[in-house]
Amino acid sequence: MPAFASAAHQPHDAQRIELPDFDHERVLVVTGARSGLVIIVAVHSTVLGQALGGARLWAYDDWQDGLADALRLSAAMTLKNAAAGLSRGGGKAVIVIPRGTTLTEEGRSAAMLDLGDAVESLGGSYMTAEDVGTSAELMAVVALRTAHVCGLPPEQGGVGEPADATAEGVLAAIRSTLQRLDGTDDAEGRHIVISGLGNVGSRVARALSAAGARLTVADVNGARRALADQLGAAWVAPDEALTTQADLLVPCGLGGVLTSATIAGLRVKAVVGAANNQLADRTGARLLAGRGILWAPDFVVNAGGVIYLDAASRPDADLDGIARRVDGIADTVTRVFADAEASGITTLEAAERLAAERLHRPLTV
Ligand SMILES: NC(=O)c1ccc[n+]([C@@H]2O[C@H](COP(=O)([O-])OP(=O)(O)OC[C@H]3O[C@@H](n4cnc5c(N)ncnc54)[C@H](O)[C@@H]3O)[C@@H](O)[C@H]2O)c1
Repeated sequence: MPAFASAAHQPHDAQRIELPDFDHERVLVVTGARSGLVIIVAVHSTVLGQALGGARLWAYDDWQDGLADALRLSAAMTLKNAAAGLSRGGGKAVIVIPRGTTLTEEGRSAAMLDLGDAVESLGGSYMTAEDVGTSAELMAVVALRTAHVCGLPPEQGGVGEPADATAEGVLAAIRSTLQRLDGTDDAEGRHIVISGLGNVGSRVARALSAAGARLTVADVNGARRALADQLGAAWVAPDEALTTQADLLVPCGLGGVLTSATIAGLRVKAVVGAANNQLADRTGARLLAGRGILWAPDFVVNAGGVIYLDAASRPDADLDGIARRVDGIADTVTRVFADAEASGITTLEAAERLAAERLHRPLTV
């Protein structure tokens, strides 16, 4: 008897769920035979090649919230992979943990085996990888059921987790943003707020601290305060991070952080960070521009991980070449800023246009 089946199918409040537009090639929703958890695999596009995107293991009030997340995140992966110049489409997997449930080690492994079966059933249209709540070690469990998985631990013949490359890409984007703001990309003496000190945020924080930036940091997990103390960074509550006066806000937690209310309260010159889907909705891009706050689109900024996973998983992997491509995120961000200004459009529209050029789709702007 699956352990979580009844909890995963709680009745939902139809008012609460906002499903994004559906223009996906294929979406699979299954109840895992071993775990009883709802597993969603959204293949948004394979126009440029096999869809690539991580698998998120996260708590939701309702499985349909997980579905909404998978639909949004997979569409963002199409844009990300296209804008990064990869021959990859966009996809994402979400494994729904019913809120309030604690997953045991066995439950986690069962969920990964179920995910492997779901991915395998798609016949190679989607390749999975780690994301929030999963890890390189868990990808090795997925690999017991499908070959369409990357980012296994190096000791198991994999390329490891992508957080180093993601953080390098975020740092490259921060340099471009500082350059655009003040004509120099030097972080020394800049006041930078980082919200979320996980795999990516902690790496970005260490690097910016080493570069002489003044840091204010926040995380919903109080245990992360130890890193703040170690780096001599000011520690604030997550809400306060969004109203702190500084040069940059670097969101490295979860998505949806930029709502009309939080945008109204921002006191920074620019927002540039790793978190996926930072805008609660796309009107946020215009609100940010209206307030004179420069926003570096998340799917351009955080592409370092997927660039690494795509290139490092190939037999002819060239690590120097990968590092150069990750560093190239700086040029892409610079181009997005310039295109937005030249065309009088938002940075979101400019980044989408860049991706659309590769996807050969009609331009959205
Ligand atoms: N890991 C990667 O290579 C990668 C690649 C691309 C995008 N991203 C995105 O970057 C973000 C961070 O990824 P990660 O791998 O570091 O995840 P992670 O789970 O290791 O870290 C996220 C951190 O954010 C904190 N957090 C969650 N909600 C928060 C909030 N409201 N305010 C402040 N802190 C909050 C968590 O406690 C955690 O410490 C995610 O949105 C992820 O999707 C990550």
